[in-house]
Amino acid sequence: MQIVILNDAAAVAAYGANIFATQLQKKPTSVLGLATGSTPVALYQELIAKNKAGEISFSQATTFNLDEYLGLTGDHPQSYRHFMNEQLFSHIDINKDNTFVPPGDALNPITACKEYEDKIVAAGGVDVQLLGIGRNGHIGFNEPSSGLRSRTRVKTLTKATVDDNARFFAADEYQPQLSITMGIGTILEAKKVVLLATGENKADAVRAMIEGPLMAACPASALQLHQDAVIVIDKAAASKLADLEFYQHIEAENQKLQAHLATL
Ligand SMILES: N[C@@H]1[C@@H](O)[C@H](O)[C@@H](COP(=O)(O)O)O[C@@H]1O
Repeated sequence: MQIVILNDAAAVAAYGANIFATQLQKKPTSVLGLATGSTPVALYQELIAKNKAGEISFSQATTFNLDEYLGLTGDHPQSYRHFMNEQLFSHIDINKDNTFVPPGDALNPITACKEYEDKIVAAGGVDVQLLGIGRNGHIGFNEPSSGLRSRTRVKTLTKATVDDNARFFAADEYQPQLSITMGIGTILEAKKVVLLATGENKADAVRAMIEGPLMAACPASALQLHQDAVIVIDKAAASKLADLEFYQHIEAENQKLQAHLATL
């Protein structure tokens, strides 16, 4: 894992956006894995600004989102499809036909999960996958106890996740308790993964992900198995790491190495 600890949420968003921008500049036909939640919003704003400034183009890119609520159509205001349209897709030069979100309104969700996996494979696999993390260590909607090699499937949400996400729903509004999510095995097949976490309320999950054992009780700990996982966090989210100074030291050395390599 590469662990990047930055001062605040704005720096985390800028760092994450640069990874995606560099990827698009290097490979305009990139397949990007995207995420919802409040954490990626600032990163999406950075990408929109870079797109409007002509620094990057999404015109040849394809995107796959991690997850969707089961039981919501794409035009429902709380659906992740709607979120992505509002927060990113409607503001950039992407062809919406090349943006994929698991179908929350699928008549047969089991078949739909298999089809989603097939589409990712047909697109050549995900080049860079963006992730947030739940307070209980979930990635996508892979809740604790998720199989570490799981594939895209229907998952029941924990009460903690339903409660955390209740803020997006009106008090009397129907809130789904089920989801379709890429599996942990699916996520681990992305060539690169970038996980963003900010704020003290993520500090326990961040510690379990980085320093805890590899275990289904903390789904994000599976990233310890990935060859190219970048964890970008602010100081508050890093505040419970036992070896915080060591990670800062490694990253400082890494920056020196990168600066040297750039001169070759
Ligand atoms: N399914 C999403 C996750 O992909 C996201 O990482 C998590 C954290 O969201 P936030 O960034 O708002 O804390 O929320 C939801 O449960």
